[in-house]
Amino acid sequence: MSTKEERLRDYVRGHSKSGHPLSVLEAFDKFSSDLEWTMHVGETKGVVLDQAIRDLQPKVCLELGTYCGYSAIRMARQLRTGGRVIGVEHSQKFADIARDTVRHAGLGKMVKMIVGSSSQVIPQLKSQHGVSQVDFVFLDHAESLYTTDLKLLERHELLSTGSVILADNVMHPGAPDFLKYVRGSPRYECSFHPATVRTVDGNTVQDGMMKAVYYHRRI
Ligand SMILES: C[S@@+](CC[C@H](N)C(=O)[O-])C[C@H]1O[C@@H](n2cnc3c(N)ncnc32)[C@H](O)[C@@H]1O
Repeated sequence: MSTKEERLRDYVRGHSKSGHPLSVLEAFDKFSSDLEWTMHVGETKGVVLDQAIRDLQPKVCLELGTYCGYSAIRMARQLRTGGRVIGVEHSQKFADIARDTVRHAGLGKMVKMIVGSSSQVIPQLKSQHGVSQVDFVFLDHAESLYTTDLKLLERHELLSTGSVILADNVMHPGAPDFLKYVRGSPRYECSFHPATVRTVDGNTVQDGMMKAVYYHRRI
């Protein structure tokens, strides 16, 4: 018996054009809307992610929570030459599927997957993965870890002035501690992007993404 994510991978392979990221994203969205709900960021909030990437043109994007590769593909397809996405995913099975879908989209050279738990991987980014700074961080793993992991990124001096943090699901399921932290810190300039989303039960709920721009010298 296959898992939902294996079925998603097979569907995406069979219903998209190899080397064509947009068709891969569309196949993900169609699987989730027509067949089985999946937890990727989706088109509505994906547009907010696209805009943030287009505005910043980051060299290094860090994604915490890559699942099956949808948002990694969304980011990588817009990067300029030399740009890359580092995806951190604690499930080996999801990380393998993400590698597969990213390769299928033709973006394998731009996305590096690290399998591990965010709070363990972040302190190793410099020493073990050659990442000295991150320009863009997509927080999409566990809302309860958003603040801890952001503080880890600060402590390990991985952020610099102008680095952008985009956090998903800040209203649903919700990340109140994270919102309080970034809104209350002089180091961050925040903007909220509301969005309605479809839940696993088929309900429509109000959610949103928080964009926080980091300023190193303000404290
Ligand atoms: C909402 S999904 C990510 C969706 C993905 N960003 C997308 O839009 O295609 C959350 C993912 O985070 C992973 N995850 C949860 N906690 C994590 C942690 N502490 N470290 C790394 N990955 C984690 C889960 O296994 C899951 O695949």
